[in-house]
Amino acid sequence: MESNIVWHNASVLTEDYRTKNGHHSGVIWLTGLSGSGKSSIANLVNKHLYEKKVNSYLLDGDNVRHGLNADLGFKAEDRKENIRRIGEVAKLFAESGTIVLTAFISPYQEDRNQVRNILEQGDFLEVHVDCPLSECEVRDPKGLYEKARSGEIKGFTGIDSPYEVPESPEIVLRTHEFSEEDCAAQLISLLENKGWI
Ligand SMILES: Nc1ncnc2c1ncn2[C@@H]1O[C@H](COP(=O)(O)OS(=O)(=O)O)[C@@H](OP(=O)(O)O)[C@H]1O
Ligand SMILES: Nc1ncnc2c1ncn2[C@@H]1O[C@H](COP(=O)(O)OP(=O)(O)O)[C@@H](O)[C@H]1O
Repeated sequence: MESNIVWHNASVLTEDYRTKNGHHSGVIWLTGLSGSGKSSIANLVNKHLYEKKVNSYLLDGDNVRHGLNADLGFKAEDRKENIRRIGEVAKLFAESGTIVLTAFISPYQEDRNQVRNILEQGDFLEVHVDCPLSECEVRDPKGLYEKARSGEIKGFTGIDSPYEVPESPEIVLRTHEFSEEDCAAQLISLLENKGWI
């Protein structure tokens, strides 16, 4: 696309924000089936970071699909655009020195890779929130699997729309084997081991 946009060199750099904040910044990308536990874990980790005075923020369906992406549905191309926009927003947060958590199904590996590729190497952590479909269906926190099984909702992830299991995530959280608190602690340990906090 032709463009007459001129980029300005920033006078405050990402490294300056990081130095001021005293911690690294980047994107913690949780991906998994509906009901796998993305929101629950992301909220616990975000609370922990907040209490440690780390600059963090959580992007999830509540603040994105009702606002920025209110025009998008659940067809493959809509999901792709959903993830692309969220990736761009997450990148801005990371550049501002924030650790941003995202909690979206993000079912396609290509779309997740695209977000990884717009970030600096090492600034994107793919977190597979892993839970068998059968267990997600038992949990059914929003009653959506029941509607998907009865045909009331079409194209539901895991039922009649695909979920591509992450090929090489930085971490896998097995939410049918460990508690929410244990899974959050596993993710926090990863942040510590990587020197993010
Ligand atoms: N067809 C279909 N498939 C999957 N999910 C559906 C669908 N329709 C509505 N919902 C509800 O929307 C939540 C998923 O939105 P996401 O933005 O995370 O989806 S995606 O990343 O664009 O695939 C998902 O919530 P989570 O439970 O937070 O994952 C559902 O509550
Ligand atoms: N280890 C676990 N991690 C996360 N959630 C869990 C775990 N075990 C049980 N749950 C329950 O599973 C449900 C997951 O819902 P939610 O966090 O909204 O998932 P998602 O955001 O992936 O749709 C919650 O009711 C939560 O209490």
